[in-house]
Amino acid sequence: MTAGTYPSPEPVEDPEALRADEAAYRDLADAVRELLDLTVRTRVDQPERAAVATEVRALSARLSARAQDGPLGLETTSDGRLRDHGNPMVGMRNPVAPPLTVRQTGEGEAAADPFVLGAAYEGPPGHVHGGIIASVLDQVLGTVPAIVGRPGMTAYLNLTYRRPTPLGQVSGRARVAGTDGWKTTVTGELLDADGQVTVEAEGLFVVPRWARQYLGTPTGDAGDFEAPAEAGPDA
Ligand SMILES: CCCCC/C=C\C/C=C\C/C=C\C/C=C\CCCC(=O)SCCNC(=O)CCNC(=O)[C@H](O)C(C)(C)COP(=O)(O)OP(=O)(O)OC[C@H]1O[C@@H](n2cnc3c(N)ncnc32)[C@H](O)[C@@H]1OP(=O)(O)O
Repeated sequence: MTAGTYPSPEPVEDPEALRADEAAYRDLADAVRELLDLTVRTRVDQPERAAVATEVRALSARLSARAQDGPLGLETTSDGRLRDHGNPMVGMRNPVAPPLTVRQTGEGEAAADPFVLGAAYEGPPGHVHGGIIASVLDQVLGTVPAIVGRPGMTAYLNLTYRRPTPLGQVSGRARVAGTDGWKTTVTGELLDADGQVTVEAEGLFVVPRWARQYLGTPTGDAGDFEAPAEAGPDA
């Protein structure tokens, strides 16, 4: 989380070039995500694992030839979009991200398209780690205040784990439950591959004091907000 926004350190003015640049970042993260999964699941013998570790270190050295000192923050692209490529749930550039794609599904509503949580996210045997579920729901619920124009920090997130969530395909959904000035209460659920609700969530998201000057005066309840026409994963 960063206080404020920062311009992209590498502005790319040509939209085609920007798309290609982002696609290459996404491809790198996808490749490393596969590596993460296989690092957990591999059964190749010990000398082979040692050899792979040496090669992976060599690849890291190539990437470190030019790397940013700190985190990415919230960057502004040359075509005016905000992007959070380092985000561990939705970040295009982050191999730790499943990744989720969270979309606006209606007024004050969002959903995470079905996505797969594999071996790297295991908690109880064969099932998703509870802390990972919390992260997923924080992201899905947290998108809702953003799409109604009140992007906030999580003040609390209450979870009720109704049943274990099997590893594999999951999805999520969330909606505004109430608003009070700078505070938005959101409810949501995680669903398994059969569409069964496994976890219920309620969160409070508060626009921090430092951010309020950028967002205008809050109005009453959810009906008073004008939701943007579209909010994609990079919104
Ligand atoms: C323009 C940029 C805006 C930036 C917003 C930040 C992120 C949004 C960016 C993009 C959004 C897109 C997608 C979002 C997806 C996922 C979201 C993930 C979010 C996170 O992963 S985020 C990390 C974990 N999160 C924290 O690290 C929070 C630490 N914390 C604080 O930063 C402060 O604590 C804060 C900001 C919560 C409030 O602080 P503050 O100083 O701004 O305001 P204050 O304390 O006055 O509270 C104001 C009113 O909220 C009430 N209130 C506060 N806390 C409450 C609680 N727990 N229960 C019940 N009511 C509570 C008060 O009682 C008062 O109520 P009232 O106004 O009625 O008196």
